[in-house]
Amino acid sequence: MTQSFTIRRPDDWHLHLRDGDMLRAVLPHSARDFARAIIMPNLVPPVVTGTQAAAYRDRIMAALPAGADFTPLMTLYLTEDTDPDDVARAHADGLIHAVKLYPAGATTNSASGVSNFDKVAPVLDRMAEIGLPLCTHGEVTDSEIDIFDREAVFIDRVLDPIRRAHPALRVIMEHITTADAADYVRSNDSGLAATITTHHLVINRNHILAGGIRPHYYCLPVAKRETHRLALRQAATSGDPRFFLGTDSAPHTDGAKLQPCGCAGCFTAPNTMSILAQVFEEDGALDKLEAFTSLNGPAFYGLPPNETRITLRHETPKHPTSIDTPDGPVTVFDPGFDLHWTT
Ligand SMILES: NC(=O)N[C@@H](CC(=O)O)C(=O)O
Ligand SMILES: [Zn+2]
Ligand SMILES: [Zn+2]
Repeated sequence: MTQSFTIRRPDDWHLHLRDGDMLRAVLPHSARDFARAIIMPNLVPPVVTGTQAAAYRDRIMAALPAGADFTPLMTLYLTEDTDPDDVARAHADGLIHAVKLYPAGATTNSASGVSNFDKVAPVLDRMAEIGLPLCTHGEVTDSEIDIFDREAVFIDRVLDPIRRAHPALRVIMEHITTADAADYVRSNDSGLAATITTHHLVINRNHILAGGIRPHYYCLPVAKRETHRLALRQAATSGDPRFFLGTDSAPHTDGAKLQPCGCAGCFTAPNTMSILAQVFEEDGALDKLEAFTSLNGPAFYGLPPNETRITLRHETPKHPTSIDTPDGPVTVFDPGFDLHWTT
């Protein structure tokens, strides 16, 4: 039995840090295990301009615990009014590493997202030209499309047309939840990748709905049936460089989750590495964990992998079940099994 192993320090290629008190409460949990993270821009109001992204980066740096070694990689929230020159400037300054597409209304704080994709064509052209990737929340929002089909329909109706119209644009499908998305990524040799979350490797839709409704397992895109979870496990543990970790750790207070209409999001920053080590171990793929958490992401983003390392020890971790914030407690994702790897 392996008692410990060491890998390059991981990065999180999809993270919600929020702002203010919540930022200060959750940031230490990411900074402990992760060296860098792609910071999602869906604040209220969203991070739309380079100036706003620089100010948000400063607030994140100011909230870091003393001695932490963590670099936020900023993104801009794509709107129909986004200025291609502003995007290009923020990229040239080394400030932003991606632009995020939210179809209008698809998820938490996405009201300013895109409805008319023709309007963003000039921005996408410029991004393709300068090599700046597009991150997508890949769900259509049409009310007549079943929520469990929204990712697959997005690929056909939105993503594939965008990629045909902008063949040089590099795209990351965020938080994929279906075999359809994994297959679509694998059907392309270059320019397309996907992030996979911790929770989508662990839960299927039964965990949310069978035997009582479990709001802490509700996130978007919503977890699908078991065959899809298994397809995600296969993709994540395969070592295929097109798949890498984006936790989508998305904290909401219990007060906001436990409502007649509760918020979407799972808070996985504290225990992600413990959970992933166990998932990869279970699938006989511990030797592929480093590729998923620490190598494939930087390679796609054109960044060097981290030089520092973390060691995982075979020992019961001491993760909190919830963290306190001035706005109320935030429940940590419960994988439903006892963890035995600790960082
Ligand atoms: N994943 C979620 O369920 N929620 C995210 C938004 C998102 O990533 O879609 C959030 O900001 O809360
Ligand atoms: Zn999303
Ligand atoms: Zn997210």
